[in-house]
Amino acid sequence: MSWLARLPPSVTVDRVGVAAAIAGCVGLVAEAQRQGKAPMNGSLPAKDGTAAGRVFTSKQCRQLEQDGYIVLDNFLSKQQVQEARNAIQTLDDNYQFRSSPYETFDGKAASSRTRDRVIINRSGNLDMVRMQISAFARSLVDSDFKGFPRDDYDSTSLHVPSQMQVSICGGLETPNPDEEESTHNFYHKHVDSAGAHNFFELGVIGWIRSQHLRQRYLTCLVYLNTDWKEGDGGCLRVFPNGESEDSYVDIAPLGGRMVVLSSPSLFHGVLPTNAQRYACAAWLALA
Ligand SMILES: O=C(O)CCC(=O)C(=O)O
Ligand SMILES: [Fe+2]
Repeated sequence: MSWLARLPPSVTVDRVGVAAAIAGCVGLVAEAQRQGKAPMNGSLPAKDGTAAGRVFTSKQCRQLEQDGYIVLDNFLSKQQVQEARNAIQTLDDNYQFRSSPYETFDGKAASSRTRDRVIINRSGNLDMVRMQISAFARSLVDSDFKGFPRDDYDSTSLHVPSQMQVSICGGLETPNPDEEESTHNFYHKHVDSAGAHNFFELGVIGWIRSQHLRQRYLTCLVYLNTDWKEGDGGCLRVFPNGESEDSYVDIAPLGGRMVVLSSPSLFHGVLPTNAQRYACAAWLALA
């Protein structure tokens, strides 16, 4: 008699079901990876002694652990900011952020969408920003950062996905009020893994597709706004006391500055922006 036949019928059925479910999930994860939706391997570069690769100090570690965020100025040099900004401008000129212009009744070119965010893979000078963030991740792994209270941080599984988000926010004369809020000139208060934890709402496929959101551990926001002035608005507002709005800190999106924050727990948003606001975002994932 085979081992299968010796099992009680109900157990056999369960095992077959579980095996089928696992096979299905493996297939869906492979599909998600193929589409670039799941984070890639996270090989981190060796310590290289550059500004971004320098060791994350113990003081900075304690600050990030306690506050849930940290501001690192001069993360990028002036030249790197300019190069990355030019690269974003080129993406914009090629309509990566909006559909092609159409003629309005007065003959002017208009676009059907306001500028927004776009996820990119490898892209010249923008990949340089991602590499700098990878170097920062290396420095974090080499430091004595212990993670946030009540989480299960494990430095050996921290990695940098191959993708990065770039955004141009605001600066248009007439933002389209019919568009989703993210295409306006601000972002509502949120956490970066929002909406990815409700299995019953997402369903099996939605759950698998949103795996990369659940893996987000640290959000790295790098700003490329040279000559940013107070009246330009667009500050990142962080809420260190959970969802409570009693206290907040506004952080100007100054060129070369990087803000690192806890993706699953630190609420943040972007205040209305009056000038074009350039930013890159990459998520360090735990997987
Ligand atoms: O651009 C920023 O400062 C923040 C963007 C953000 O919060 C997000 O994309 O999730
Ligand atoms: Fe965010």
